[in-house]
Amino acid sequence: MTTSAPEPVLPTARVLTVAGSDSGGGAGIQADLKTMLALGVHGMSVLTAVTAQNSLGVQDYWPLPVEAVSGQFRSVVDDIGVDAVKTGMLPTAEVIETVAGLLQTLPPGVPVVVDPVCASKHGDPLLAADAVAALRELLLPHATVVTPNLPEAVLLSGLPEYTPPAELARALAGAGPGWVLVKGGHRSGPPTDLLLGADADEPLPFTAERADNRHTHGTGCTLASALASRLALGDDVPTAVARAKDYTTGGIVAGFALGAGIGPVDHLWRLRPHL
Ligand SMILES: Nc1ncnc2c1ncn2[C@@H]1O[C@H](COP(=O)(O)OP(=O)(O)OP(=O)(O)O)[C@@H](O)[C@H]1O
Ligand SMILES: Cc1ncc(COP(=O)(O)O)c(N)n1
Repeated sequence: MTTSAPEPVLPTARVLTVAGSDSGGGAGIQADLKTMLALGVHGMSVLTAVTAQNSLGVQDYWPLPVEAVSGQFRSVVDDIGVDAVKTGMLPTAEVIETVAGLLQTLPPGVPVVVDPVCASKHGDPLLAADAVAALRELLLPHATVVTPNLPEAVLLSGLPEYTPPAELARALAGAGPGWVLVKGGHRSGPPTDLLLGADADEPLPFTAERADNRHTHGTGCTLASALASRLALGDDVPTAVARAKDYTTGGIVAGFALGAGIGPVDHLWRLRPHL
């Protein structure tokens, strides 16, 4: 039988997220895969932990055994292959060490976006207190881009709480990533993110209007996954950051009230005719 329907266009870019599951569907693996779908790439996942989580906070979480983390990674990378990797919640020093070893086995040139997740939007911890040094020393050197929010940049740099974001970026650039993106969502005023290349002195600002919307669960995961997706599609880092921020801002503006607390960003905002 013949058909006049066009051949399906296969997604050409393969993007892997190594992160935790958010049962509420707003952050973590779930946000990552929705973002990848919305940006037109093929999303794949390595689960590092399972969280019991909703709009009110993280009620509990369970790290997966490191063998499960390695097994998922090998299954995906050895057969399907990857064009970019994003890491999110890596709950323990043992998991961080395992993931750092796995990243070392990637083919040269595969971009890695490290979102150094330490806590949820509600302040509930998602990283063991003794694992910060492992994150800085073992993972940051593998990052093409590391995307801390302000509290994470303070924690990872060891600098005082009110250190200017540009100085935080410079301190983290010394820890080995190619680029540092210090996100400004936790400050009042326009949410300006600062991008600093390892060889540069002055960061590039990326700004947007602050959306007056408290439903911002998953913003960090969404930005990092969009960034990894755009890098997989061939953007350079500043272009990928601009496009990822544009996608994330739209998702925040359209974010909706689910549950009694902080609702999720809307990953499908570009498909809503009224937006
Ligand atoms: N109200 C807002 N309006 C517009 N953009 C925002 C807003 N809040 C955060 N952003 C942007 O969203 C992105 C994620 O930043 P944020 O600092 O919230 O990350 P995060 O802290 O990792 O996320 P989370 O707190 O959910 O873990 C950044 O580009 C930031 O500038
Ligand atoms: C499993 C998991 N991973 C990450 C986050 C942080 O979320 P955000 O994207 O808002 O930074 C989260 N709340 N849960």
